[in-house]
Amino acid sequence: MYTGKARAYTNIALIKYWGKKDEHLIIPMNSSLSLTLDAFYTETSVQFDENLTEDLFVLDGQKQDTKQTTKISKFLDLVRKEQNLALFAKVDSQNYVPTAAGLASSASGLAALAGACNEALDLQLTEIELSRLARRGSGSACRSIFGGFAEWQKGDSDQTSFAQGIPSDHWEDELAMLFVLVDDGVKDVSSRDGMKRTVESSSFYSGWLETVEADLATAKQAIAEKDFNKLGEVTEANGLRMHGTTLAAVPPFTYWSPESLKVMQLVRSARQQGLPCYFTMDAGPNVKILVEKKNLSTLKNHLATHFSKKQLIEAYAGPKIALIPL
Ligand SMILES: O=C(O)C[C@@](O)(CF)CCOP(=O)(O)OP(=O)(O)O
Repeated sequence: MYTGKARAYTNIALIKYWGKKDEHLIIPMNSSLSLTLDAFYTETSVQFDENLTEDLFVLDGQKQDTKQTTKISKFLDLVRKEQNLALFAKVDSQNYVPTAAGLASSASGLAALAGACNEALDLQLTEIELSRLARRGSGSACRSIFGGFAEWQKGDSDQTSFAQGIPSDHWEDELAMLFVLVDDGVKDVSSRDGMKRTVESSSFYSGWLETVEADLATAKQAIAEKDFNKLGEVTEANGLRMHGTTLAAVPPFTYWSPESLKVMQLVRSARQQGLPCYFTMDAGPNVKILVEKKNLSTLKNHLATHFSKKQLIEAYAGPKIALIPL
């Protein structure tokens, strides 16, 4: 029996990964950049056991159905093949996210699974090799191997597509992200399905590809210069461009709800009143607001009359993946 356990934190893209060049290997169309956060993480253990007759996936204490287990089994097959291992495994993932549903990202879960397998089978992977393995589980997971700012260089093959940490002189410790949970309960298109439909059918997608690499360069320059407004402006613009592509998909779709638009408006009004803050969104209606730590309470007050305390979750820069001794 081989066992391992790891904890990985979720990350929020400031420059988005949106579209795959290769679905099977999960090679992206463009490079991306994220901030790992401390508020949400997943602890995953894996147990390769000769007594098991099939893979078992337990998430937050619930045995998962075939669909979810198959996604995990596909990932385990990668590791089994590489190690010439014929054992089934039990994967046990626990998401540590605030009560609000829909915040647990697959990024932290799959990154933690990669780390747990690395430990269980003593693969002795480097961080880059671990990032490459996590990427095969879920693209954004490759960024959660690192703490703080991470850049996923798109590459053009399994070997060359991985993330690395961005030197930032710990500037990320001066930043914060305020999650506004506008759970409208509407079942969204998953990020995987959303980007597939967009790449295949959106006439706006070429515009995305024409601008995203320049956005990435601007974001990296902003980090080097510790220029908050420059980072915030490119984060907000890049997120809007990504979401813009979905409106021209066939059939068109959007992740934005009326509540999402309300938050965007409140962020703009806060800025007009001299409070630097910028929003970004992913595959759901919740809005994430990038703000300097020193301005976080002022921002929360600005939103307090519109949203309950439960809907406002603050997060700070988070650490890299950690092994958990069993
Ligand atoms: O995180 C970002 O860069 C932007 C997004 O969150 C925007 F929604 C996409 C994340 O996609 P993911 O869940 O990693 O897809 P997978 O590779 O199909 O598993």
